[in-house]
Amino acid sequence: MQTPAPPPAAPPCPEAAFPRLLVKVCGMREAASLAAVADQGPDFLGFIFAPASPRYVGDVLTPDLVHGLPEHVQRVGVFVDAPTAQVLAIAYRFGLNYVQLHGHETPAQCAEIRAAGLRVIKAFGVGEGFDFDTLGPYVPHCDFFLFDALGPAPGGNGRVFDWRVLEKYPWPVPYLLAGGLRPEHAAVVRNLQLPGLAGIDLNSGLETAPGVKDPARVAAFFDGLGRSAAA
Ligand SMILES: O=C(O)c1ccccc1N[C@@H]1O[C@H](COP(=O)(O)O)[C@@H](O)[C@H]1O
Repeated sequence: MQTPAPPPAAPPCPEAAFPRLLVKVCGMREAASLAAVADQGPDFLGFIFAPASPRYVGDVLTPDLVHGLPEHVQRVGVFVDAPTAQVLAIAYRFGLNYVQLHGHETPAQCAEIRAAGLRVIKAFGVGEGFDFDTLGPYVPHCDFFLFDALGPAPGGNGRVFDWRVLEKYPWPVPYLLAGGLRPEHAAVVRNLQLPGLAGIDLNSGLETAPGVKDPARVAAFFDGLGRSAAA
């Protein structure tokens, strides 16, 4: 099948827009861990609002913790097949800037959420032979895509996929690379040259237990990227 031309409403291509690789740390919950990770200077912090996840925020994350984050940190709520009304209610309550849709959400739902004033990251599980044409209808309605490995759970599987699939990425929407990234990957990731790559998403690879980030592993990743808090 021929790759369709990108629609004109798409955001600009990321290479020029982002001077350095963006870093999102996801699955945050406890106040102490949140503060320690925020100190490392991530660009995005992610909170899982999918009840089936072992990183579900539950009652542990309170809105004031999110509202109290440094202004420059983008706050991302992660949802899996949640109704738009629920997504928006949570997003407004917690002061989220971005919504990461990690299930089977449609382009229409992405558009609806964006029209309500939120930025949208649409996640896709990538396997061998991933068909980039399927992203076309999402292009006008997303600020970022996120590419994750396929696995038994919608996300947080700790699996790395073959990033070479992304060499053929054809769209102008920037994306975050996710899936099992660990401190050992930092040196490789910082030099990755892939079309459209804007940033990375770190999650289970920094944990001692689901939702509990190990400050040493977080610091090791940022060091490996040349972004240590002290630098
Ligand atoms: O982390 C979870 O439990 C989770 C649950 C439901 C949807 C998304 C989830 N996490 C996202 O999964 C990817 C990859 O995580 P990992 O590095 O493989 O652990 C990441 O984008 C998280 O935001």
